[in-house]
Amino acid sequence: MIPLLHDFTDATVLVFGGGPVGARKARRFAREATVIVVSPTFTDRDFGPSERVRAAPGPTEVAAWIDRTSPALVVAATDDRDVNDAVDEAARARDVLVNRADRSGGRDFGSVVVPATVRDDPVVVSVATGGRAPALSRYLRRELEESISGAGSMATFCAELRRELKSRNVSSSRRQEIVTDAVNSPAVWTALRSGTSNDRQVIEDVLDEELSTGGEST
Ligand SMILES: C[C@@]1(CC(=O)O)C2=NC(=C\c3[nH]c(c(CCC(=O)O)c3CC(=O)O)Cc3[nH]c(c(CC(=O)O)c3CCC(=O)O)/C=C3\N/C(=C\2)[C@@H](CCC(=O)O)[C@]3(C)CC(=O)O)/[C@H]1CCC(=O)O
Ligand SMILES: NC(=O)c1ccc[n+]([C@@H]2O[C@H](COP(=O)([O-])OP(=O)(O)OC[C@H]3O[C@@H](n4cnc5c(N)ncnc54)[C@H](O)[C@@H]3O)[C@@H](O)[C@H]2O)c1
Repeated sequence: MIPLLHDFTDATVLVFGGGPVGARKARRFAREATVIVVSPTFTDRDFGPSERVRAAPGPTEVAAWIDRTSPALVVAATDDRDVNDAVDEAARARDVLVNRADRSGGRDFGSVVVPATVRDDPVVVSVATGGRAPALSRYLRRELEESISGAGSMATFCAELRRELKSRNVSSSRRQEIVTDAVNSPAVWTALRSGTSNDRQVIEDVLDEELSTGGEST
């Protein structure tokens, strides 16, 4: 399987199953999408800003829910294998992406896995284990939370630095060198992480050093 990033803005995600797994998926997708959760019961969990619909569609009824809500993605997170099978089949017959919470292997085209994800916006890191060990995905996600701290600030900083270099007509190859040097600079990481200097000051420091040490400026 090959990871891709998918923009769910303005899309609908339809979740079948209101247990802890359905709730986790609902929270995940509600960051961007309109989420509808269909289930006869909702355990005392946080579903984020999702719409909850109390119903228990049988295998022959799930397709009508997909037709009615036109989702970009359907999540099968019920504890009923026949219902999950029917959701899977109906979604794929309509070219709608499907995520099955109850199956790791034997996936067909259009079947997607939800990886463990760490964010330090705009940076995002995801982990999957080929379905072998979701608990390991979760463990690694927690480890990564610490190690990527500051990456979001670094990404924003690099975008500003690149804009500044472009406005000074610095050549693209030199821009690449300077941005790469900044990403690899412990001093820049420390400055961004500590928050003691603002981005503008750090950019000035980088430019002083890079453009005064023999770098071509055009
Ligand atoms: C990462 C995460 C994202 C999320 O779901 O949001 C996720 N599972 C998480 C947790 C978790 N899941 C399970 C445990 C118990 C410990 C264990 O068994 O390991 C724990 C740990 C816990 O809950 O602490 C059990 C489990 N999971 C699946 C099955 C079915 C099977 O394997 O056949 C079973 C057995 C059910 C049973 O025994 O009946 C299936 C899938 N779970 C996946 C993702 C996909 C593969 C990802 C990968 O390749 O690693 C896949 C294939 C489908 C999918 O759901 O997309 C999320 C961590 C979120 C976080 O904290 O960051
Ligand atoms: N992906 C994962 O991380 C992961 C982790 C644990 C378990 N699982 C699998 O995912 C499934 C769901 O996990 P859970 O812990 O949330 O289970 P759960 O049993 O707590 O919840 C299942 C939910 O599905 C609902 N449901 C039953 N029939 C339905 C129907 N016809 N239509 C809509 N909803 C219906 C139930 O009312 C309940 O709210 C499990 O059966 C297991 O196979 C996946």
